[in-house]
Amino acid sequence: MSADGGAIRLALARGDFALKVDLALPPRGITAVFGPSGSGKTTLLRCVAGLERARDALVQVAGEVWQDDAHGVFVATWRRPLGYVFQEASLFDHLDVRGNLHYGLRRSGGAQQAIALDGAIELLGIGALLQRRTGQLSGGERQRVAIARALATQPRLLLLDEPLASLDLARRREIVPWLERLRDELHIPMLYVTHSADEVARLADTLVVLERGSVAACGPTAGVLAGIAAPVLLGEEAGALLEGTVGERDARWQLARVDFDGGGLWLRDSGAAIGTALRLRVLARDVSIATEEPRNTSIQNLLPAVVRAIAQDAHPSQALVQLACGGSILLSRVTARAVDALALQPGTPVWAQVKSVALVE
Ligand SMILES: Nc1ncnc2c1ncn2[C@@H]1O[C@H](COP(=O)(O)OP(=O)(O)OP(=O)(O)O)[C@@H](O)[C@H]1O
Repeated sequence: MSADGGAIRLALARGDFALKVDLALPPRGITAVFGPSGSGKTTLLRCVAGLERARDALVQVAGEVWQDDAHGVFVATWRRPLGYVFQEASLFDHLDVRGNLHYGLRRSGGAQQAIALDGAIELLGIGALLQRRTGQLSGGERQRVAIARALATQPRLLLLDEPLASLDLARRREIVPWLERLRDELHIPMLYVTHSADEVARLADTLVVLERGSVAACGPTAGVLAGIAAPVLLGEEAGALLEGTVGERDARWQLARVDFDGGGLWLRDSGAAIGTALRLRVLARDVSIATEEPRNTSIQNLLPAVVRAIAQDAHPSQALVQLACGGSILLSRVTARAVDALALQPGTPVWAQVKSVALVE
């Protein structure tokens, strides 16, 4: 992570809850803040915005200091160039979409502001909605308007607090490609709070896992997901994220093989052409381990691997095994008894049997 985007160092005590984080913010891309309910995700965002007063804080974004308690600096929220998008888009119902976008912009904003507004309308694809009353928008459209409104103010940082949580699955599917577009085209960092491992896998460049107010893991998403400390927190969602390309399509059985650094995995053919880059998720619970090459098995995906590390899972009967498979990492959840019976230890060569692979979409 580069320090160019900024730095966030915060401490806050509230009853029996304490937040203590020290993060470098990458200059662009989505940093997902993931963690169980009550772990402090919203509090972290509110402190960055200055809506809550952390102590011993240093909040620095794009070269500007917003808070530095060591030097008595605290910039008020309204003077911090940030956009904040909440779970429910708080639009004004008495204004149309255009009125909502203009609300809060300076009358004397000039050409730069007009360019930012036009850019936000284009980026979120809401040009056709400008005359609509907000009551005539779907939940997904409301969120796109809320994000565009935040971007029109030319923020140096975008804070998104569970922006998809109040939407049903169909609306979430509709808005995710727009979020991917923000991730790929915006040149500012975004802090994105979510409960959803799917959103993390799909959207996040960087992942921060919070647990009881502290950073349990932090780094590039695939690396954090492949660690064996954070998966305990990710529970049933623990699994690896693999980057690969479609290498072969089997028309007869409607399967496609995605090649990654470590082998190939067959999955349902989604129609993607050979050579298409894809992200795959392989959940730890869908990977089992054999110490000899399995024969006559229904499992189609067998990969040679080497045990890298073993950790006890949340329940003592379960273990998480980290497997090196070429240059990639897979996770496997097995019973602690199986680890003992197979005498697994770091360095043991094994076969990973992958029962199910999901395309990240
Ligand atoms: N206004 C408040 N006054 C007192 N305690 C609060 C307040 N808001 C949150 N808390 C407490 O602070 C802790 C962190 O809450 P926070 O809302 O930041 O967690 P979160 O990870 O965002 O949770 P969720 O995923 O449920 O939104 C929790 O213990 C919560 O009960």
